[in-house]
Amino acid sequence: MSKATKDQRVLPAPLVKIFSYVDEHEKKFIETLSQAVSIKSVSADPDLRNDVVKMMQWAQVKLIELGATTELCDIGSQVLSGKTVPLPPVLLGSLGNNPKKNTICLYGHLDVQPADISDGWDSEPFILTERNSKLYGRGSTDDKGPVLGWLHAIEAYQKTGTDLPVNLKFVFEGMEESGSIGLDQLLIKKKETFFNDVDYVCISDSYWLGTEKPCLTYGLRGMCCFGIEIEGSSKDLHSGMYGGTVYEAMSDLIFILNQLVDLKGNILIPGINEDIEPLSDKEKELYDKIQFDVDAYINEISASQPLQETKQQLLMNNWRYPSLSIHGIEGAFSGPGFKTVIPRKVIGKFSIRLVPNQDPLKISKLVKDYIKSIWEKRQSPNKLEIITEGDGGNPWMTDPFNPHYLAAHKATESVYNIEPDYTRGGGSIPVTLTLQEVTGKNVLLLPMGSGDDGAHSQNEKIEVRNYIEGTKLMAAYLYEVSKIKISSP
Ligand SMILES: C[C@H](N)C(=O)N[C@@H](Cc1c[nH]cn1)C(=O)O
Ligand SMILES: [Zn+2]
Ligand SMILES: [Zn+2]
Repeated sequence: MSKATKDQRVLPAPLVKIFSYVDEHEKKFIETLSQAVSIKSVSADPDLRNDVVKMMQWAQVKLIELGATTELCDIGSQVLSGKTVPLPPVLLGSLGNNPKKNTICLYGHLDVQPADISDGWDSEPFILTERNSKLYGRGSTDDKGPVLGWLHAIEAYQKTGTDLPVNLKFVFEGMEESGSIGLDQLLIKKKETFFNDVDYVCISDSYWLGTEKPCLTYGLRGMCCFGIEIEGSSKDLHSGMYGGTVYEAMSDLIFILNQLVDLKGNILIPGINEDIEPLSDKEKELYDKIQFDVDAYINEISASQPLQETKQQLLMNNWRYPSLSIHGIEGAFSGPGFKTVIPRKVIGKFSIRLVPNQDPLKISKLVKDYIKSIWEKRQSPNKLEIITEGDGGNPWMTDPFNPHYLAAHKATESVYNIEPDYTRGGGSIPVTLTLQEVTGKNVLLLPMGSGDDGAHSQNEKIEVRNYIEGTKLMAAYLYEVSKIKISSP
């Protein structure tokens, strides 16, 4: 039996049951998200590394409960703030191995960005809090909510007695927010084993462009993270007793940071724009068709004004051109009031988002050479060190006109009764290109969250609608992708 949706689109019978199950279990699914959010799996903080490990173990139990075979893979250690810290294990899982079914690899991350109520949250970031049908909490949309969406979609198949129409492979990591260190090596090692029978890869870790229209994402920027460390003395100094007698590390740092990017966002590093793909007329037209409300976008974040005048220019700046952002200064005083010290050592942190054709290693070299040339001019006797995080993440883009994206398109229509927009994202998911390479198959980015979810920001949230309808979307995607006939090689 099938059921027609509002505008007479026919919903396949298995999905009718599954969608009802998801609606009936909304409370339980929110409770599970609340458990996940309560684990402080901040990958950037070496003191919280055990919580990331706990998070990975928690997810392993969830996969086992669904009947998956799992492995927590050790990927070694990293040096963080001068300390050697073990990396959290990568969770690999398999569910089903029917040769007649398509095999889909699902990727998600369970680590989160740092968060503290003192940053300006309206409720505790690690306590999931519902206000106006919105679920506030760190990781709610990035990326614990979407990971749980997959698990709940599978549960809905199983509990409604519906045969899961695909085999699944899971790759869940705990270092995505810190450059996915160690992941590529593991995946490359598993190319001929774990990944050998994968037909498609799907990642839910991007967002709608706006707040009402679902999207399919077909491009991401890459990323390189840098730290400029300047050391001036062995301890912080009283600025009255020592001011005027020493070369100050912070002034050196500001001198450098101020020469990275201009007011209009142009990156001042020579050669940085060399490899960017030229804009074709065909690509230019794409931006005209995208639904994107610039005023709503700017108002939502209370920004004074957009950096570019038109919707098209703004989208291009976010998707197809690199950008440089300065994130913070470690070692600098940032509390209320005045602490009148000269900091002994400061690390200025910035990143560059990369676009197709740009190579993180080449960009890294250009950045280091440029900083050294500025440092040369400064003639400061202080100590300079340039730090990089991992090897950086590659940009990624695919042609979305293929059966895999069409399956997701149909799934979106089944849930939202609307055709999705095809968008790119300004963010980075370093593993995307690696998964494409180790499987040799098409990768789809299927967003669950909305454009105003505030990933990485204060008051990160996912709307109950996106969490629940997004879970249905995942179930519908598994249904649609199972229908693709893949000819064996
Ligand atoms: C798009 C994805 N949800 C995400 O937030 N990715 C991060 C990846 C990152 C953070 N530090 C280093 N890599 C991002 O785009 O910032
Ligand atoms: Zn993130
Ligand atoms: Zn993410």
